[in-house]
This record gives sequence, structure tokens and C-alpha cells, in this order.
Amino acid sequence: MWRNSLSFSSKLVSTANPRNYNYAVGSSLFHSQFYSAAASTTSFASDSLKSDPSRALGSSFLNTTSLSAFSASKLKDAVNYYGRCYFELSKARLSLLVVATSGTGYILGSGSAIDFAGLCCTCAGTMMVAASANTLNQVYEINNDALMKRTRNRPLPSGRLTIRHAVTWASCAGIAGTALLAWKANVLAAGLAASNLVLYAFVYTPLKQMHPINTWVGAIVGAIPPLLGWAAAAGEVSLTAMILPAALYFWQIPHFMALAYLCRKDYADGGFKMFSLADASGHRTAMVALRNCLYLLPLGYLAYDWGITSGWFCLEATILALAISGTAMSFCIDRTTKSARGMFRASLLYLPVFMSGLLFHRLPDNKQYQTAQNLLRSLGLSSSSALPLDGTEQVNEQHNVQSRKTGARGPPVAYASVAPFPFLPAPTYVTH
Ligand SMILES: CC(C)=CCC/C(C)=C/CC/C(C)=C/COP(=O)(O)OP(=O)(O)O
Repeated sequence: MWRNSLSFSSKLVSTANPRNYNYAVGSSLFHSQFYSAAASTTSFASDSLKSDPSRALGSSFLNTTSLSAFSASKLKDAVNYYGRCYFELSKARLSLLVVATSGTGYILGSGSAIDFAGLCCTCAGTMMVAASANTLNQVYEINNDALMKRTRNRPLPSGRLTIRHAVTWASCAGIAGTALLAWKANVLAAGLAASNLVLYAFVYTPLKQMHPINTWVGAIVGAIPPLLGWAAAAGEVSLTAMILPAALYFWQIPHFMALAYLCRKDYADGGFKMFSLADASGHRTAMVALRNCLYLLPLGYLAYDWGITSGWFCLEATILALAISGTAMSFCIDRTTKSARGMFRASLLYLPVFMSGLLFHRLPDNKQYQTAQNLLRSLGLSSSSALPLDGTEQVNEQHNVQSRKTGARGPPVAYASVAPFPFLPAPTYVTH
């Protein structure tokens, strides 16, 4: 199917390109300069020039008589041209958001001292792998993108770049990004990035044309980068690493439900099987969005309870989740473009505010450590072998022992979190 799509796509590029190419860049300064310089200095067929200017660029470089014709300004134009294409192929804004989630995951997974060189390498590696994944997504969807208003001017459907060029770019970026993560972070982070690329480009992307479940698979793809960031910093993933991935997973459902509702005609034209297309009234779409907004409610509390943030974050994240749930509720009641747009805008606000709050109220590592210790002990699991104590923690441990002797209990919130269910007897807070 992948191969069929590629060969079909290349036919589409070669037959439809001249018109699209002229439409896309025909009026640009670059096009006129580049075309005349290349055409006058090489015997290259104008068809191939139109289908991919890079061929003409390469050919002209090989031709010594044409070298002088290529002035610095034309080179600059070519750099701008391809820079723009790579920017669009990479869906740079989306990739930057992915990098932000990965960077936040890195900081949360760091100890009290953040390794800034490691953070930069993790962000750069994530950016490259995300750019590669997004390019492969566009290679696969070239025919569908050509049919949608939102996407028809992308570099491939508009004919500004060939498939081969895009695949080469995706391969270089993907391999370089994964290697950087393996080299400067660890194999776990590199493995998560590479698996996520496969999940996005080879599972989610074909699923978009097959089944509405694609949105949930896409939500997993979006949730992995913060886990990757945590793994890059901590060298492992744990339950406490799951707060931001969980937020991203649940957040994406209302975000994409709103988008799929607002652009449903476009998605139908493109041949995508979005959830909203099989739901003419929009009722189920709105209910799914609301349900997932409500799942965001306990995350602030869990971040506090697991010792990742202070109690302020619990309060702020709960208010934030209530706000986005409110917009989802109004979309449920009044299924109009206006209310769907309201939910979409709220989703755009939610993520940066949630991540900023996480970073702002983040607790130093030893507090997280203490909470993990308490959690394990409360569950009757000895943590001493798995988590050796350092000097500071030994002081805290002595304090805990003292508390045990005096019968002092742990904080009520932490206590509540380890009670199995309200109807079961609560466990003793401190066990040995
Ligand atoms: C490290 C790594 C590999 C990260 C990748 C992260 C990534 C690409 C997340 C995007 C998640 C997602 C479902 C986007 C929508 O794509 P879409 O295909 O629906 O968007 P479109 O309709 O605009 O093409």
C-alpha cells in the first residue's frame, strides 16, 4: 500500500506539477531568476526543472560555464527556497510544540541540577525526528493533501519538491536525530523517538484513511515526546513520569475533535475517516471531547501528590481543566462552529499554561524521592534496596522514623492517594 501510494504520488507530481509549480512559485523572484539562469546555462529539460528545481541547481553546479551565472544572491534564494520547503515539510510549528513537551519532560525528569547541554541535545534530536516523521506523513498523504484547502499548498502537493527529495530529507533528519539522542542522551530516549516516528508515519498516517480510531493512536504519538524527554534526563521512565504524557494524551482528544468538527468538509474531501464525519449531529464528538477534558481534572492533584509539584499546581491545573471542560460542555449543549472554536481556542491555551505551571511549581528532586519512598512503603513494598539513600535523604528518613515513633501521620492527601478504594479498609500509612 505504501509503495502503491508512492508510485501513484510520483505520477501525480510529474503530471500535475508544472501547473502547480507555476502557481506556487511562478510569481516569485526566485523562480524567475533561477529559471532563467538555469535554463540559459544548461541544456536541462524545462520539464525536469519544473518538477524539481534542485536538479537544475545540481546540474548547473556541475557545468563550469554556468558557475559564474550562479551569483551569491541566487544561492541565497535557493537556500531560502529549500529552507521554506523543509520548514513546511517538517510542520515546524507543530514540531516546536513537540520539542517544548520533550524539553519540559527533560526538566521534570532532571534532578535539582539541570544539564543544559543535555537539554539542548534532547531538544535538537527530538526536533529532527519530529521533522522526519512529519515529512514522511506528507509523503504518504500527498494525494489527500492536494484535495484539502488547508493543505493543498504544502511543498509536495503544490509540486515545489519531489517525493525523492522529501524522503531524502526525512531519512537524513530521522537518522541524525536518533543518533544524536543515542549519543548525547541514552538509548532509551533514542528508542522512544524512533518508535514514535514509526507509530506516527507508518501506523497513524495510514489509519487516518481507514478508521476513526486514528485520533486515539495520534494521541499516543503526541504523548510520547515528554516521556522521551524524561527518559533522556533520568535514564528510565516511572509512574511519576506519566503526568505530562497523560495530559498530552487527554488534551489531544478535545483538540483534534474540535479541529475535525471545524474542518469536517475538508477532511471528507481529503478522504480521511475522522470521528466527526460519522457523527452528523456532532453529539458524540462533543461527548468524547468532554469526557477527555474531565480526565484532565485529577492530573494536578496527582502531580502534587506524587511530589512533582507544589500544591499550587494542583489548584491551577484543576482550574485549567475545569475551564477547558466548560468549553467542551458548551460545545455539548450548543453544537455550533462558534462553540467548537471556543473549545479549540481553550485547547490552544491549556497546554502552554499547564506546562508552564508544571515547570514553575516543580519540586526539587529529593522531595519527589521522598514521596516515592512513602508511596512504596505505604504499599508495603520495601524501597531500601531499589532506592539507596544519600546524606540529605538519611536526615529525612530519620525524621520519618521519628514521626513513626510519635505516631505522626503523613499528609492527608498522600494518605488518601494510597487507600485502595474508599470502601476498603485504609492501609496503615507507614509500614516497615
Ligand atoms: C519524536 C517524534 C517522532 C515526535 C513526533 C510527534 C508528532 C509528529 C506529533 C504529532 C501528533 C499528531 C497526531 C499530529 C496530527 O497529524 P496530522 O497528520 O493529523 O496533521 P495534518 O492533517 O496537518 O497532516
